[in-house]
Amino acid sequence: MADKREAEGRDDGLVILRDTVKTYNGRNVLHNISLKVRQGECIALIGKNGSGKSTLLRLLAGLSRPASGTRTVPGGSLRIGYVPERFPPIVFTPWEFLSSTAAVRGLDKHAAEEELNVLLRQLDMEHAMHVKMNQFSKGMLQKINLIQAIAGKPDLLLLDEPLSGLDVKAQENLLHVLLAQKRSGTAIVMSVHESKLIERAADRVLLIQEGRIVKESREERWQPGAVAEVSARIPGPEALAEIAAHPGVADCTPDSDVYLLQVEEGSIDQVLRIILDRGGSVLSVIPAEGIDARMGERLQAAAR
Ligand SMILES: Nc1ncnc2c1ncn2[C@@H]1O[C@H](COP(=O)(O)OP(=O)(O)OP(=O)(O)O)[C@@H](O)[C@H]1O
Repeated sequence: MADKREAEGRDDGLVILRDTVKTYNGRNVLHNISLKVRQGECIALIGKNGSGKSTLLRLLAGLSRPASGTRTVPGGSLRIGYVPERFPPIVFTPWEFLSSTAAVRGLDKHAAEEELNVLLRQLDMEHAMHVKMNQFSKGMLQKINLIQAIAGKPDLLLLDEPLSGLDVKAQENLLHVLLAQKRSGTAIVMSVHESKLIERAADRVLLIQEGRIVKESREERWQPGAVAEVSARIPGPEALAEIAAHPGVADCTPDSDVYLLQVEEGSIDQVLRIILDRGGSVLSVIPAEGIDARMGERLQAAAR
């Protein structure tokens, strides 16, 4: 699809790096990197420590300037959410910090507060929203780091090791949040070490070695958050609303007296449980085919 748009000259991308070189203390740490990030795609950057992933994210964010080459934003402006690798334990509460960053970004106060409440709930941080962040653990700080970037539905999310410090449940919750962002058109570029996130979210994986993109994988069958089709009877509008709003449900279409749900692989158990708990019945589950999970593992092995 993206290639067809490109052939027709309609695909300018959100942000484009051309032959960019980044230098620190006279040493090239990125060499002639060219990369186009398109709307709604998710790119995973993998590679050893020190290979240049964070530097590349900072260049894409426009936080650092290349020594040579160009960074262009064809649309003129871009709303960017950036999650740095480390987030300082500041003395504000999450609510004070997040509502003021939303105000600085010019987000509508009421809509921003509603969205922040949802994100705090999704990442299980509601209980700590009025606690000063200098008392937070690494994982708690990371969740606030993520929420500040995601709030306001940016065009481009740049995530530096987003799963860092998160427990298993928080990782799963974050994955759902990211897939929902992606479905709404947000592009994501993330540096990752965990194959789970790559397999379930990434459309492209770039292997970085010593400041160069040395390998790129792209596989049509390797769909983001590959979906399974669930056919179910759902009793009543309340149950329907709850199921349709589940972050793992990509689509919910009526088909005579049943509903066809497109459900992310990782959410199937949860969604089926909700349907049954609400008195509904499941008629069939057709699994997604051909997630090439081994591709992520192969590239991870190459990165080591
Ligand atoms: N501010 C800086 N000053 C000098 N050198 C830097 C600076 N930032 C990064 N570097 C160097 O640039 C290279 C790439 O670093 P970068 O942080 O981008 O790697 P990375 O792939 O993100 O590593 P990690 O997986 O450990 O986060 C490294 O050699 C690093 O030492």
